[in-house]
Amino acid sequence: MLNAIEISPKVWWVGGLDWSERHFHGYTTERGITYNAYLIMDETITLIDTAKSTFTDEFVQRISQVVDPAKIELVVTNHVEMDHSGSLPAIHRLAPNARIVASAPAGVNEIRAHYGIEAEGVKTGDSICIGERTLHFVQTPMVHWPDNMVTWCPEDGILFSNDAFGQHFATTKRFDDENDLCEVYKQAKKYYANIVWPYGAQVQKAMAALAGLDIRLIAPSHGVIWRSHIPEILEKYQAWSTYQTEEKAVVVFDSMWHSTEMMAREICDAFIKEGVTAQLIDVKHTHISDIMLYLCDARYVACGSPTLNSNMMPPMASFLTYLRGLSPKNDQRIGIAFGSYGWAPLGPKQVYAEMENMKFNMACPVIAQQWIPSEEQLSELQATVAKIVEDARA
Ligand SMILES: Cc1cc2nc3c(=O)[nH]c(=O)nc-3n(C[C@H](O)[C@H](O)[C@H](O)COP(=O)(O)O)c2cc1C
Repeated sequence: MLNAIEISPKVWWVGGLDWSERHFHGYTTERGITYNAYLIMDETITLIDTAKSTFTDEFVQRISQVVDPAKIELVVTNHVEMDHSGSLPAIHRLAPNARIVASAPAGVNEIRAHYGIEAEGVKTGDSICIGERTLHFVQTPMVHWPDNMVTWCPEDGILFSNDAFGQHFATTKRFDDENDLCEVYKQAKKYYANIVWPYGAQVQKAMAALAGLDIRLIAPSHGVIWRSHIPEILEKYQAWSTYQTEEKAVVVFDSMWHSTEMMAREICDAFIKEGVTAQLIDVKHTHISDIMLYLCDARYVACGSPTLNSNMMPPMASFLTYLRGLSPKNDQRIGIAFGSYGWAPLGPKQVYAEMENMKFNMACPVIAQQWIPSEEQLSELQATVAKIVEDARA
């Protein structure tokens, strides 16, 4: 087992390493997950967050390497979702007199609803002196639950950011600069796109509340701790939370007999020809949470489905349902809906309606192709995409 790690003098990483988890509420976690918690060995021994309940034993063992868990006097619950609070009842049993604080009122209510435990509420501006250090609380509601908050420790310059700046990444190396940085950024982006994306305005508020702090470590509740690339990850959150797009196109399709696939390939090639970075994605072979990674900063999104029994294909419907939940309601992204049909173009029309409903800026009417597209029809598709790009750049 990986031992507890001192990430800053008297501040220890404890928590759980989940090497094998591959699906986390509908999101593929190909690199596993960490449930980070932090133990501060000050006059008041303090625990920041806990771990998923299935990791209670390993989490308590890690704490025990540093201190007897019965000596914990304060538990800060930044977020009650069970991957962070599942071991709270165990800590409450081991240290029954420890104060438990959570965001007021949502965090307090959620702890009561989940565990029947009474916590103390804290709000933005509240602080608790734990000896040499004073912990300051900043509520960050809806980044991504109503109870979210972060805890700031100015003496160490540590921001205990909970889900913000996290990544699903199980690794024994606890710091950003000890890992393959491309992988860390990829997992941070996948996390943002699948969990935080709808809450840009709330992220902006949280970033404003944290502006000006001399942050030396960002210690999230998932993944690695940021120490060498703090400005970079803040910059990325700034871009993601303001929905900045890049000159990129994502072409997502499903197809039974390859007609819609031919159209998808033509659309993709047309973007490439226009100098737009393009990604072709067969929705039945790519997990929806991976598609989000490509999609969240793409300016152009083209979705195509043939008609199957008067409907779009179920994998496309699943992807669009997922996207609808995550999709911010803005019209910065340009949409194209397309697909083939035999006798009634309902599949492509449904795709168009879904995208319009999500407030995509639809660049053209639905492109519905009866049966197999001819060379001439494919050339027309090329010309349509070229015009869309030209208009977008104008
Ligand atoms: C099982 C099945 C059901 C279909 N149902 C419909 C339908 O309800 N309406 C329609 O217009 N075409 C229907 N089609 C025809 C397809 O939409 C048509 O063959 C189309 O060109 C397929 O596009 P693809 O090559 O991208 O799969 C159906 C085809 C299959 C195989």
